[in-house]
Amino acid sequence: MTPETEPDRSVFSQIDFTSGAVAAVSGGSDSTALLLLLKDHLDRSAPATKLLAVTIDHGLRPGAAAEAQAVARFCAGRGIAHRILVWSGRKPSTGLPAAAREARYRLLAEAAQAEGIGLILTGHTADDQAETVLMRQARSHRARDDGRGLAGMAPATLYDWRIWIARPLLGTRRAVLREILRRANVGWAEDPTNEDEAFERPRIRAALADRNGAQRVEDALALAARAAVEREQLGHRAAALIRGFAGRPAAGLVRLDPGFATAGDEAAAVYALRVLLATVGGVAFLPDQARSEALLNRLRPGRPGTTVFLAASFCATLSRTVVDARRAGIFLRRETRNLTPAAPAVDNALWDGRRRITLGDKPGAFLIAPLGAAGAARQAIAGNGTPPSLVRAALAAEPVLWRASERPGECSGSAQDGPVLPGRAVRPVVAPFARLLPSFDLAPAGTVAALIGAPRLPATPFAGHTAG
Ligand SMILES: Nc1ncnc2c1ncn2[C@@H]1O[C@H](COP(=O)(O)OP(=O)(O)OP(=O)(O)O)[C@@H](O)[C@H]1O
Repeated sequence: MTPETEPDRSVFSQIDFTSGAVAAVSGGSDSTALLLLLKDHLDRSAPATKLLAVTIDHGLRPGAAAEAQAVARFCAGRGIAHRILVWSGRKPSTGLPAAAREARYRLLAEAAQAEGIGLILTGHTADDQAETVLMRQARSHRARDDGRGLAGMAPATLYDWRIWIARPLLGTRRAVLREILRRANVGWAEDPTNEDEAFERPRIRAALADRNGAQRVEDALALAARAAVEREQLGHRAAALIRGFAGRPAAGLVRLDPGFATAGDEAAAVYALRVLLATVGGVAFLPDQARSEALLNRLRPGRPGTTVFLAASFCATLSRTVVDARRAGIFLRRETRNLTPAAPAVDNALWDGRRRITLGDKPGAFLIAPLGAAGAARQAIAGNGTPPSLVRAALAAEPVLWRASERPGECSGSAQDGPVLPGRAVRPVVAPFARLLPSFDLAPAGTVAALIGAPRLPATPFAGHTAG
């Protein structure tokens, strides 16, 4: 696309706006253009849509408050509802950009939820995408990782398993957006940190501004498109393996049929294993690629193709997950080391990275802790062919909720799978995707959710697409 061309207006027509939209508008050129184009699209196609523009004042630059006010004036002039939210939390001395981003998404999601809106739009552009891919390419070479990051930013990301963040301008160059703003006589703010070459992104941005820049951007976008297709395909193959070979014989216990390690292609099996390990262990990131490959190799039967029995039994730990491989199958459970001690249960918080707590109208009145070995020993175990010692080991790491006024022995109920008491629940989450789920990874996320009894994925924001 050349800078003179208009962006493809179908970018908005693909999106389902029935639950309204929050536009994340910093006041820079990209998000101001996003708002202008979005308002134009909605006025023409769905004028009753609830639209809220939100500006986050991170309180990090002297000009930030004035920029937020400028967005407020822009919105007032066009009849768009607008809110400024201030990041008032403690600012860390290291990792400030990441903390600011985390706070920004949290505040945007809270604003959307308060209005009953399930969709946030950001103004990320093709330039942002190219920069992201080039940065990840450099890192990927250094770390020799799995290369999934080369897919760049996803067209949509599910935040907290409940609100979609869509990036409709990901295929549009910044120059196109600026031209639109100039023609519409709309100004924008320049963020000086975008020019500060002490940071990696501005350095890449500056490098892309030279004469070969356009070609390098095109190449990076083409690489991202290919990597996105590969990543989605890998996800589908991993999901098929999980559907075919994984079961959940008891709460907190996943069983893989020994044929898992030889049934599909190696890449899919490694990826499926990594997602399961992170989920069972309650870890937000996937375990190391090389260590996961080595583990998969140990899980392979002695003579490939002739038997589905393991050559030898063994136990290994990766991603806080104990992998117990024996004749009866390959069992994954949360290791009992470093479990969270008893603590007050906080509504909507994640417990041990594995469970989301819902307390309904009674926050503060409950404690939560792992059941523990003694508690697990008292539980009756259904004889479904799974070694009872394994079921008990998994149960010991499962959470139990009890009223603060009771003693643990008198707990209100075990919080293994679903509602414990009306309005209260401790539900499993797919840990590596619980906070951010890029749309590339819908297939494995949805499949693992079904396996462990996590809530279903909400429908994607793209009309006609359903979540995996
Ligand atoms: N202060 C802000 N208020 C509202 N939205 C913002 C703010 N800053 C950024 N955004 C949204 O995020 C988009 C990307 O912004 P930018 O590239 O500056 O941030 P980033 O840190 O790279 O973003 P991300 O963390 O989402 O990758 C903007 O187009 C806008 O939609």
